[in-house]
Amino acid sequence: MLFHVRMDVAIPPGLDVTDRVAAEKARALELQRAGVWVHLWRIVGRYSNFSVFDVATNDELHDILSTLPLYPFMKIEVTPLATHPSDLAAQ
Ligand SMILES: O=C(O)C[C@H]1C=CC(=O)O1
Repeated sequence: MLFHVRMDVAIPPGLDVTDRVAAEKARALELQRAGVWVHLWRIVGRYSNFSVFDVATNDELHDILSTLPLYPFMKIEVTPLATHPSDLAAQ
């Protein structure tokens, strides 16, 4: 199942999150290598990203997102994706 996910990060001013950001990057790379985090794009001008996750269940996605190191500082919006009948890949 594919999910479009928007993550907006807001770090409280003055908080040192250097280690957390490094841990987040390591986890993001791990999930990409595993084929779970299939797209990761920066939203221009924001500390935000658009991502696509490929997971088996809603619960799996929730577990992944809620254990990201930066999760306590994120606002997350999830949109489930379905196949579009006019998608070339679906012909
Ligand atoms: O930078 C972000 O958008 C937040 C988060 C997502 C991947 C990562 O390395 O950090």
